[in-house]
Amino acid sequence: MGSIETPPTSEVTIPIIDVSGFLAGDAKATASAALELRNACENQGFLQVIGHSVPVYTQKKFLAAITAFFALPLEEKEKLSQSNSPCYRGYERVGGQKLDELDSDATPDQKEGFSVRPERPLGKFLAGPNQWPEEAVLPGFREAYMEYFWAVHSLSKSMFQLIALSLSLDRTYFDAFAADPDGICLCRAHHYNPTPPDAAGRTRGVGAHTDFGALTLLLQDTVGGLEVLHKRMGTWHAVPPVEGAYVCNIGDLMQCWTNNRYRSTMHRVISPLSQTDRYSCAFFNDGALDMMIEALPGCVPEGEKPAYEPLRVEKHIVERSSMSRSHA
Ligand SMILES: O=C(O)CCC(=O)C(=O)O
Ligand SMILES: [Fe+2]
Repeated sequence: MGSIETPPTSEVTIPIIDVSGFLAGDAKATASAALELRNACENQGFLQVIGHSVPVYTQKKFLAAITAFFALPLEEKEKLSQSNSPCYRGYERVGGQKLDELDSDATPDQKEGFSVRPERPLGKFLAGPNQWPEEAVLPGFREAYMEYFWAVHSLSKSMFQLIALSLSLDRTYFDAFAADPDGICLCRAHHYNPTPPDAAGRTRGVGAHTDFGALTLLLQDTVGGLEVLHKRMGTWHAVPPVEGAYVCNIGDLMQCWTNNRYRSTMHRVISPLSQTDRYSCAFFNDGALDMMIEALPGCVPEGEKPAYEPLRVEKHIVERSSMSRSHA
């Protein structure tokens, strides 16, 4: 063999899956969406979801709110710095995170972020209050953010049901994991500045990483820059923006749960992207802290042992959070 083969396009094309029929309860549409999802998760580990339940006006209001937030003076944003928060919530300045797992010399991530989690009493890991700008500073910001948060949270629960069906499990198999009120959910908005020419090709919007949780739903604007790694080829491939769609990807926890059947794929955001600012928002539903993750029924071939020891969600998240200083 020796020579590098050209990958079949299906391996690098990110499928776009319409989930409207599934959400409406149509049996035939559900079966075909589950099959498409299974193919995507077994191959690219990435797909784009359209026909979903998050209203366009909720997305637009949210994007307008985060654009206004990131346009605030740095001193105003720093008042909400994540370093003030015992539970990893609030503002993270440009360079505050470095997710690159491939290149230890990579520049820190050239994005700023704002992280919100469910409001819970302090106590359990990552539980506690969010940090918000004063209403007089940014009227309606908190309301637009939380409206968006719960809309995507609801979509994530539906996507877990579709994942269950795609694995021939009962539809509700992941419900207790995905809907736990103390579950680990994070909604992190990002702003990427346009990159000056001298930094071209040297900086990363977000360094190469896998998401360490279970499921990510990412809303990106139309600027572009998100790329996934084709593991065997070692080549990077764009995830072309589809306005209003959710880029949906499997994280390490789900890869472990499915005994490597569903893939947690390396991805990054390159910069420069264009002369324009870019905005995106990642929603991570990483489930219930107490849950034990063990190879799912049907994911371990006859006569083989599971690839991973049983894993408690909290232990995994604690270990991975301390490695990247934040969530990816
Ligand atoms: O902003 C993006 O497009 C991707 C962000 C990302 O990969 C992450 O937050 O884990
Ligand atoms: Fe990511």
